[in-house]
Amino acid sequence: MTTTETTAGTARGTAAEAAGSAVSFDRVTKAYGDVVAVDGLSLDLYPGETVALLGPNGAGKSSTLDLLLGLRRPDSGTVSVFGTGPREAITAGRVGAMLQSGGLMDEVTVGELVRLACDLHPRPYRVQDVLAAAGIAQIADRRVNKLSGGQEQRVRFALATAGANDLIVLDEPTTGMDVTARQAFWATMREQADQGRAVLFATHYLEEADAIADRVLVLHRGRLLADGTAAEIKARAGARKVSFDLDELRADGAAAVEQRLRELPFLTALDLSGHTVRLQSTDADATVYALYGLGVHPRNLEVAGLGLEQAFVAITAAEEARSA
Ligand SMILES: Nc1ncnc2c1ncn2[C@@H]1O[C@H](COP(=O)(O)OP(=O)(O)OP(=O)(O)O)[C@@H](O)[C@H]1O
Repeated sequence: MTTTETTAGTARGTAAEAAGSAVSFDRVTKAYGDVVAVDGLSLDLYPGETVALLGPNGAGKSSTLDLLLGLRRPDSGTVSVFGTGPREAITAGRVGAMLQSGGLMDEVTVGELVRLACDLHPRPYRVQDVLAAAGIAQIADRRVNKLSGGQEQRVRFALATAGANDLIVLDEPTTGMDVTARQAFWATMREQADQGRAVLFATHYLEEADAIADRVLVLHRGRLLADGTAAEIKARAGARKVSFDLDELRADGAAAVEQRLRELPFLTALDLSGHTVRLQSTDADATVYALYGLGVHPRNLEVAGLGLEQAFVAITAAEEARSA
């Protein structure tokens, strides 16, 4: 069975929730032939939230964003954006999007393209402000087909923020950006959220989700596997990592010691590198107790919680095992 954990007491439980949802999916399903890309998905996003959408390849992230933007229609269920259909919300200029796919018009300059986006937006910002916010003012005269990958991403970002949107949807927005561009990008997004906008981004960079998102959604096979803050998702994974050095792995009988390590209780992963042991356990106390019971002498023992990336792997692997 798939379980979805929701949280109480986070930002959306209070003022944001009272403001009404920015996005609401109600039992939305979308299949392509036999492939069910989105499977009965229900979720609400609220103004002022920055939400990361995570999931392994093929989990349904892009399909979810397509449904949200009205680029595809659900087979069943409803998608509403600010209480209307996605297309109405987009026509009203309430939604900005930065998608992976879709080429940019390349015979024009960066400045001309951004001006066009501003001209088309019902509530546009000034072109020079949009260029500055996206960090592309200095390349405004450059032709779009002469840009590097990271610069192209910045232009896409400018197009998504050409006007006063209430919801910004980003599909893997920082792919190809260097560290400085990423930091500037997220600082701008943070400002947008602080001004009450909802920001939803799909990403494979879990450290970004951890650092940036107020809320993390984990999709798996088109279903919501987890929904909470990064801290809650990590706690949900329930595992700890344990590391230590073991001189016995350098001595005679190392193979036997290694075998006994593999048999430790509650172990979910074991990695040996020289005499350094790194393991993951769903009950670190019990595993460490059993470790000492082996009569070995671990040094430099450390027990720590999982990072979001490891938690994500643990949660999705557990679901794979359950549904296998
Ligand atoms: N146009 C399409 N026709 C047929 N199958 C599709 C189509 N688009 C997506 N799919 C399938 O639907 C499932 C979900 O795909 P989707 O692109 O939404 O996942 P994703 O989470 O965005 O993946 P990734 O991380 O690889 O971008 C996958 O199995 C994919 O192969």
